[in-house]
Amino acid sequence: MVLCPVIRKLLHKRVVLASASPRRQEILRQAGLRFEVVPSRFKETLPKASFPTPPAYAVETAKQKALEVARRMHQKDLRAPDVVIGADTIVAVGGLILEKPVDKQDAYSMLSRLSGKEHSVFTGVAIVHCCSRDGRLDTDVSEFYEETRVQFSELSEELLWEYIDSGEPMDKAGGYGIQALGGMLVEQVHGDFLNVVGFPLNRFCKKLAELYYPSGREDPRPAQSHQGRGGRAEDGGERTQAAGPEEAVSNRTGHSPPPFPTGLLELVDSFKASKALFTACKLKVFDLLKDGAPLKAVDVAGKLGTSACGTGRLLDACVALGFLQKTDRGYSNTETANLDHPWDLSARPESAGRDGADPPDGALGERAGPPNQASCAHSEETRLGLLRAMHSLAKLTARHVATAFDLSRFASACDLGGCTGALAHALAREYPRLRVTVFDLPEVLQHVAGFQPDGPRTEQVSFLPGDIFEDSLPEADLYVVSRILRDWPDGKVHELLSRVARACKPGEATASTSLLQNLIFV
Ligand SMILES: Cc1cn([C@H]2C[C@H](O)[C@@H](COP(=O)(O)OP(=O)(O)OP(=O)(O)O)O2)c(=O)[nH]c1=O
Repeated sequence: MVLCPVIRKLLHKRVVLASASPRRQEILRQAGLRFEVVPSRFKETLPKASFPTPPAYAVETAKQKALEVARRMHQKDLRAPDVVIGADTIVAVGGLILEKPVDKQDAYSMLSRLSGKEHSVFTGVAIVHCCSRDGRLDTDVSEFYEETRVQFSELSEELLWEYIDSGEPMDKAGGYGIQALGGMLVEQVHGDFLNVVGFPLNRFCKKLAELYYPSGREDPRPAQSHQGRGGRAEDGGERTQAAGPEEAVSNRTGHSPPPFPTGLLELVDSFKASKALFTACKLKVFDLLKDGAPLKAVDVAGKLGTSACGTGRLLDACVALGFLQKTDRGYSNTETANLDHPWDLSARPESAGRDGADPPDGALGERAGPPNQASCAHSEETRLGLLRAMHSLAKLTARHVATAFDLSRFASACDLGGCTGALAHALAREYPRLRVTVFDLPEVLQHVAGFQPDGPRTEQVSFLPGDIFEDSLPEADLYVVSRILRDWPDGKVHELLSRVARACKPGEATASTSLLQNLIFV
């Protein structure tokens, strides 16, 4: 859903975000904007002293980031996108501009400067409308900035170093991330929170409204009528050329161009994106870059024994996908890549293929077909690869699943086909009085020991071998059916759910509602 009509205005344009920042991508994606990500290669080295104010520096940097991408894309295809968005976030304290720290010592000096004081976070934004004519690129830049004031608590040395050692400060202006652990350092915020995180969404929408609705009149028509009537001539000539490049293009050609097929291209490109991710996982790129200093492509290639040119391309693809970030010092992992679990995702497709078995269809690492059949067809090594992949995926979402429902009234749960117990352990962590039984095939359970976490809650989870279609289901107040129903045809799903329904305790509610209350599907 796209709430903001101005964002809707951009849906039919080819929009590029000239930023590798995962936060910016997230904010704009959640606002419903559809865009490609092409991180800017503009070096953030403008002479700060030559700018009258810190925000002037941020705006100019944002503009140069966007223009670099527009020019590069135009040069490559002789066709620039319709709109390129660039942004730059800085922290300003006592007239000093703080960008991303270069190392831990730099993060320390930034954070100790911010301790106990108020500072300003400025994000400069440039919206560059592009038009390629006769092989020439015309650009029309609109820019603005937003200020948010942030008050920090007094930070002890111990807290400072603990925070720095978490690794969070390194890719963030001022050396902190208000949206994560860094939120603990903040006493008060005056202004737009998203501006601190990297993108002032509210001002951005206002700016778009200024550009697209200069008379102050918001477009009252629903999105359908925009598309159906084929363009902006519908605006009845009320707008002048100042109404923005969209109208200018429309007037020139007499008809609006067909909508950019973003959705279709996303589908086509998603294959390439996952292929890049798998390849990087398989080569252990993220393991190599974890917790270490940034590495240049040539050094990564040297360590992996791969070609420098191909490695450079792979690393750039990972930057565009938000898994790596690139600075002058080289490539390093983003927060997403540093999550310590997802990289076994690559295990499944390769190993299944090697066995000659059909690669499981369905999403990454999910069990394809009934587990007993699938697992019989695979060798031990392949099965272990599958388990790793399933474990990795389950861990990514387990906590979110466990907290999506209030399960505190249940004393026992049974995770049917619960595999390595990733979800079971998340449930145990969230609900200290819940005992969880993982019910899965013996050949699956014989491998699970290596996947168990250490910690006090592990005794809440137990494993019971059995076949969910053949054996009696363990008694439980709650049955969890996660990521397995899609593996079977309707008849089998019906059979399994009927078995679960028979096993469910009626409880205080009627039989039908108690089934709903006692079964979660994920
Ligand atoms: C202050 C603060 C900054 N940040 C981030 C936002 C930006 O991503 C980053 C500032 O660096 P930027 O140079 O603005 O952006 P970037 O290097 O991440 O991406 P690109 O240059 O490709 O656009 O700091 C937070 O995530 N949280 C915070 O609390």
